[in-house]
Amino acid sequence: MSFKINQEIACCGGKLLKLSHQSSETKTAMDVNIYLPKQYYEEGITLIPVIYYLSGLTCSPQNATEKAFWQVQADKYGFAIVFPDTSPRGEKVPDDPEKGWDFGLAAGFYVDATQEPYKTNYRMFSYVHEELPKELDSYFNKENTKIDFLDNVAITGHSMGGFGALSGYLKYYNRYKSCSAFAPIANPTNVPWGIKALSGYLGSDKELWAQYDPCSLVSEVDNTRQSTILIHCGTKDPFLKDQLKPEQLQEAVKNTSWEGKIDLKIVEGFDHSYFFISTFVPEHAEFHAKNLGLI
Ligand SMILES: N[C@@H](CCC(=O)N[C@@H](CSC=O)C(=O)NCC(=O)O)C(=O)O
Repeated sequence: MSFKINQEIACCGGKLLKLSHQSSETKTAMDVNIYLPKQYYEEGITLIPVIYYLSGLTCSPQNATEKAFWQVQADKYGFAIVFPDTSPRGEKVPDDPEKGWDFGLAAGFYVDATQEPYKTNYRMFSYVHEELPKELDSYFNKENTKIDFLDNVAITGHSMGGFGALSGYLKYYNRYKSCSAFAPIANPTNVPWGIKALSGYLGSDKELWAQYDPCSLVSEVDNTRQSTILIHCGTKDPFLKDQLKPEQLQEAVKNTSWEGKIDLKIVEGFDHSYFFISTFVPEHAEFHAKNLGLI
């Protein structure tokens, strides 16, 4: 399958491409944005690393593309950034029967559903971590390899996407060089958003839920590289106490190889919005640039 370029937009020193493609995982067309930094267009540049940014509930690829300001940082350090969608979409894709915004369309939770009627399309875990990187690699690196979509890669995300980044990173510890998160749902098996999504997509088997929960994964994945995970949360985030629970992750890492490796920064006065995210994107960009060997 190939990508269709819907829009190519000059942005900062590089280009923003708005793409779509047919996914064999979700069995739908999927939108994805990618920012190619100025270094992509320069001669003699070595392989460009990639950061995957997973967005939160209600988002499409456009929210972060327009409001997080990753592009400036991508040019500064020389990485590309990929903004996948948050769920399959389309008339035939089942949505939340309650019509909530925390499940179904734009709320795929980056898991592979096992339950009817979701299991055919809601395969966001395999889509984001398997299909999409491989498809991007074969599309962009046809003639010569300029962008490293598969090996020199990092992952980050916001809220539901922060959860997706943490669980994907821990399950693919040998793939992602680094992980960070903005206001992640850190303990989804223990909060209303997570319980609704995991029971809807995965059914009642809590062992299956735990296979995606960062608070369980940290005791299963050996942090052999002694990597640090960077997390920011705002004190005025209305979801901090009931939905995000970053303190549960701090608790879960005790006596594991991740103890002391969660760099959790609770920042005074910030909320859950893209004003918060864009404020701390430069710090996350520098963190990933170091881990990707760019500085
Ligand atoms: N229903 C509200 C609020 C939804 C919201 O806050 N969504 C966040 C992610 S929440 C966790 O995953 C978000 O990123 N919204 C998009 C944005 O551009 O701010 C609403 O629909 O606004």
